[in-house]
Amino acid sequence: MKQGGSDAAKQAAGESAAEAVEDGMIVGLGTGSTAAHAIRAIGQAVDAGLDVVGVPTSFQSRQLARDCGIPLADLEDVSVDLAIDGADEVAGGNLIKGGGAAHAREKIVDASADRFLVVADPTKETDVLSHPVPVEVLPMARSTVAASVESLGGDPALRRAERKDGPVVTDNGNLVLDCNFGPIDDPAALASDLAALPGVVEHGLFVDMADEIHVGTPDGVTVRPLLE
Ligand SMILES: O=C(CO)[C@H](O)[C@H](O)COP(=O)(O)O
Repeated sequence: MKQGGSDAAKQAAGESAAEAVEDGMIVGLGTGSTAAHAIRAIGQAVDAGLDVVGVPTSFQSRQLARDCGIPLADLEDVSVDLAIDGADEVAGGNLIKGGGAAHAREKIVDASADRFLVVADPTKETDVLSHPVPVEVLPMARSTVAASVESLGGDPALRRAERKDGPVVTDNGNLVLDCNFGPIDDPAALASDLAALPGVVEHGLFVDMADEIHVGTPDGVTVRPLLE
């Protein structure tokens, strides 16, 4: 995961996107340190009287939203007006997500939203996606998916936990293969190849899904459309 961005830049991006939240909205709450700033800003607005309901994309975003006093709902009971989420890499209208292993739920919530805003610091922007693509797999499919990723030209690595022995286990009870394909010339083609592999729950390529990006710096925020 690219982690070069400053927290001030992430905060500026998160707070900028949170300003798009309007009274009465159902809001998809992304995962990661940049989305967390948006959640905190929404929580402050709720304290000040804003009436919104959040749909979290992970255990982490659920806990933070609860701590911030944001009322929550499940996706089966509401439809999302606006989602705000971070990214590990952004090139044109395409993203790589899943640095927090939350990309399966993130994709479900973000894709369901009427509008999806990406929040990022400038280190996430690039011309061509080349970050390893996180692929969530059913545990029994780890080796078969790894072999298929190699046939697609990728180099899969099981994501290991930092504070425990063994692999990262997602909120859904699955494993993550970080698959390095080098520069990705055709993200849409790779996205469909990965999605077609038996045992793949979800991958972190988000192709043409986001409407707008808020790129923060300590000195200000650039907002621009991602979907034409
Ligand atoms: O996709 C994600 C989690 O699965 C995050 O949004 C992504 O990793 C960016 O995180 P951060 O804002 O901490 O850099």
